[in-house]
Amino acid sequence: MTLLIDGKKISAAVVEQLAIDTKTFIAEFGVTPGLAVVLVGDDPASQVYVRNKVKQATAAGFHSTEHRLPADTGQEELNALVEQLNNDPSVHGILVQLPLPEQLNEPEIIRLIAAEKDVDGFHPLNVGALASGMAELIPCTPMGCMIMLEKTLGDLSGKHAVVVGRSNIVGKPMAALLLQANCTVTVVHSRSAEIEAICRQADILVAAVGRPEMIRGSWIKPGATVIDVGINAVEKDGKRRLVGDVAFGEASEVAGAISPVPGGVGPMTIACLMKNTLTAARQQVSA
Ligand SMILES: Nc1nc2c(c(=O)[nH]1)N[C@@H](CN(C=O)c1ccc(C(=O)N[C@@H](CCC(=O)O)C(=O)O)cc1)CN2
Repeated sequence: MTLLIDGKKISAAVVEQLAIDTKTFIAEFGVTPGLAVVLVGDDPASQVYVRNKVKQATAAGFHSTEHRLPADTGQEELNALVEQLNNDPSVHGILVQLPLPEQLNEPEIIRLIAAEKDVDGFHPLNVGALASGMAELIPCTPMGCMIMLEKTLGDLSGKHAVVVGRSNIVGKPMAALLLQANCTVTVVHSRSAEIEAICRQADILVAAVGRPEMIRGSWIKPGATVIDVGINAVEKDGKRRLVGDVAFGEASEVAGAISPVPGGVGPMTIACLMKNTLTAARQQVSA
């Protein structure tokens, strides 16, 4: 029997616990954690994610604000908003929804967000802290994947984990977290040779390539745990639907446990954003 790793259920438990921790935090420090979410443009998927983030923040007991800017916003205008949020003591976490419209410089914005308010964990200081095992603010998607893996497998020591993809948002931080959990880690990417053969060696396979159903059932070692990070919109029989980077039907006949799309990593990403917001608030009140 293949176990379905239910991201909706696990994330609901994370947010429920967080709501309790937030109450305790507010009672102790008299401060309500504040999250500011910035959305530039009108990408429909980003609008959904931002709406869900604000909703979850409210459910966790945070004060949250949404800042919407038009698609033709210039760099100076966005920089000015980020500076204003950096200087606002009621805001403990800042998130700028990605991707940004192409006229905007993403690395510049990421660097401009105060590192202690960077609840995405993308600022170079937070990336460095993660690489050296000292991170407080960890990128949300990889953090969510780790929670799912630990819930499914317990101790990950000695497992061979293969990460497919090397993005700054998922692949690289995922590899760092797996290494910290004492896994043997291999990262494969578009220039790697023998990707299929390497995937077949994985006890843990994390797929984060952004290519619909690229990873087939035959790439998976029997009994392996598969985490599918991909969220790809495809058209099938004239209907739009979401699929992951893993061919779910085939993979679930081979894997020991697998996360679905939708309902897997996506909800965990948002729950972990809430965890980071409370962490950021805690750090800022005790600084
Ligand atoms: N600043 C950031 N931008 C982006 C991030 C990020 O972590 N920080 N990650 C992604 C988008 N993302 C969060 O922002 C995200 C994507 C998907 C989901 C989700 O819950 N997906 C659902 C399906 C939703 C649907 O029906 O469309 C699921 O998988 O079940 C949450 C968050 C890029 N940008």
